[in-house]
Amino acid sequence: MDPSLYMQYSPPNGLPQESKLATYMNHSATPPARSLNQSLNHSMSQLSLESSPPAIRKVFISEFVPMNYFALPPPTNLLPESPENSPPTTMVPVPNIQVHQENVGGTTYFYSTNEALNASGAMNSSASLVNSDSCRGVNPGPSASTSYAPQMFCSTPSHMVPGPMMSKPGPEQMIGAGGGPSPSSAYSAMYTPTHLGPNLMMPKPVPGPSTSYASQMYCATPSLMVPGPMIGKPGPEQMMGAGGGPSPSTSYAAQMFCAPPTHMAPVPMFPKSGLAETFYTPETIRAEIYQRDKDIFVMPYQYIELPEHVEMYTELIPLECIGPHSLTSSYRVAHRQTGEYFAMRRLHSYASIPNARIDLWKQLDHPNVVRLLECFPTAAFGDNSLVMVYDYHPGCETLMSKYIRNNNMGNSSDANGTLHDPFSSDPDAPRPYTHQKNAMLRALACGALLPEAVLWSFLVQLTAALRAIHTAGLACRTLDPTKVVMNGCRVRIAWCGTADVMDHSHGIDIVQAQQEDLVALGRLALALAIRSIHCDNLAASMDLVARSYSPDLQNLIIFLLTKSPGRRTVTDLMPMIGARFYTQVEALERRADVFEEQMSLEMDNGRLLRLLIKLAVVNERPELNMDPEWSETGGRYMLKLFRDYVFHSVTEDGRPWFDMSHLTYCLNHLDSGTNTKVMLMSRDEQSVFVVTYAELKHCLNQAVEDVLHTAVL
Ligand SMILES: Nc1ncnc2c1ncn2[C@@H]1O[C@H](COP(=O)(O)OP(=O)(O)OP(=O)(O)O)[C@@H](O)[C@H]1O
Repeated sequence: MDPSLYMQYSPPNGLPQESKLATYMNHSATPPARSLNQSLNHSMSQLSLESSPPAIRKVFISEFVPMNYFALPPPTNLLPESPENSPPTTMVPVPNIQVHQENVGGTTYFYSTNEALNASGAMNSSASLVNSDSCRGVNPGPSASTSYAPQMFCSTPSHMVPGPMMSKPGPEQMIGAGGGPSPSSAYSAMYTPTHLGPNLMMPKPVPGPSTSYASQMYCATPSLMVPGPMIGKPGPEQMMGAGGGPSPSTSYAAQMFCAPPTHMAPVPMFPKSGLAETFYTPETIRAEIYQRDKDIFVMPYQYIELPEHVEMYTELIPLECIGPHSLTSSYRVAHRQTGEYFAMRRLHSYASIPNARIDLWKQLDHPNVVRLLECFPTAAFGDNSLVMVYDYHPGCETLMSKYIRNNNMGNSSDANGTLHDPFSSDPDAPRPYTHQKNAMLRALACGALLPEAVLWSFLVQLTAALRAIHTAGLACRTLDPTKVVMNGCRVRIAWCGTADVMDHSHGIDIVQAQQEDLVALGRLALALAIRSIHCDNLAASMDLVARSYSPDLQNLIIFLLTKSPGRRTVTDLMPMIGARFYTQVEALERRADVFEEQMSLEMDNGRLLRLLIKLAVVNERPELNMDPEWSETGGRYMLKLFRDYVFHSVTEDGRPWFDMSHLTYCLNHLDSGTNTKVMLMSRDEQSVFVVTYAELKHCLNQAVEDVLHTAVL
């Protein structure tokens, strides 16, 4: 590396030969064989990392340009909203400092001619914080440490005095939420320069729901740490590569990534308020995602009564909460080669050969239909079962269990969710209508009914599914609340094709079956509206619907339930759905917007994670190529000091100083390789280096390249 890249400060009486700086200088004597860009590109391609996006805009947003920094002109293109653009009134003007500059053998040395400041500008330790006065360029008071150029002092990045708490999250939020600020976000822009006093030091995180939430996430449940089967164990490049997120096939990585889902139950998800909310994944999205993770990352458990493998599938976990019955059972299974999860439906003792309609089901791919992947007979269960394999959608619940069985309105189900026979001869059994009506009226009174918009959303999605099924020449034939699953806002018809497999008569009347699908949809809509499956007394049930829902919904339900001699199609429903269809489309688009926004935030987090991994790989590596001094020399030494500067800062009284603004500011600048300068001090406090982030980035990439060169990949 070209030593002239660094602007160094050296004590006037020369470098002590034993100092780290001298070691560094010796190691840095040879110029790099390649240009910075070449090396960078090369090392990045070696790493198979997703290139960090050019962060020009980010730099402009977040870059803090000190008032008096080696006479660099302030950038003219700061965005108007950048707080750096408008110096606050509290900012104290920095004294005009005389700088003497000298180039010796390609190294530029800077000396301050301002004796007063020279004598007093001091730090307590290599990574100590300057106090607010020093940040303002005011005499920071006497110190035993070496003096150094006040302009360096003034150039001490503004993070030394943190901005108001409002503008940045507490550490627990940062660590726990996973939703870090984007370098281009207001967060980095809000990074407040030197004008804020020490009294605005970051307050201690207030213990609360977010704290416990974060700590639970942080301390991964040990059981989750135990790597699963090594199916799909990611290589290093996968781990460090783009996205870096868990995937079903990377169970190993996923367990490391996965926060223990246990926190979801006991800790209520209080939304963060104010600005913090804008930096993090909204609680609803997080809850939804963790719910799915909880489902995915449940530790495989070998059920002794279940076979270890069913053809290419393993890790069978029963899906039914009530317990399998004699006809069918369902499992979550993992593919033995890819590690991907699937939902398996076993039809007990069915040796029938799948008919042609099953092939049609396999071709059906619709967002509201759970896709059938394959269907085969097997003896793995000790009988002649027929097995149907579907896409697995984590965190699914049936409409039955979500909205009907758990309606808390005195429905005719017991604690186990078993539905009572409404026509039971037991005199104590609930009477179908009177009981239902009373329950419904109670629900009306306490607002336990589903909002109409939710019902329309279900209807739009299910009619879309039926439309696709009927267009494919098929009929669903199992449309009821126990066969419609839901996760997030999405409903899907599950276990499609099972009726076709179980039906031995090959000559079913498809048109008739499709008409029955429409009736089944009407019954499902009515059941959801009154939150009960006991709706045989149509007049009474519709009377209840009329009390709470619009005439449009009533008309649609009546249309669906009324059998007509003519053939009706799903398209006939469109005029009744009308503009509500657009409402649904708009809601989905809004949701997609939120996810895209969150994804961009998480991409930035991934970017910073990759950077941290690189730093960690290099920093204090005990040896490389039998060289125990490797990490203590050359650019690696700079990186070590940089690591101290970023992560090990302490306050004047020696307490750790933890400021997420500082961390993200530095990492973003490092990732962008900006020309912003940073002052690093050796641990013995004898040497001070002023380097640009571009140089540090170059050092980092070169060091990682060195490691990768000899690494076993
Ligand atoms: N494709 C899928 N992905 C993930 N989970 C699913 C999928 N399909 C169904 N499930 C879940 O599997 C569980 C069991 O479904 P299943 O239909 O077997 O339940 P059931 O009420 O016992 O029905 P049955 O009495 O017909 O067996 C349900 O909680 C459902 O949410």
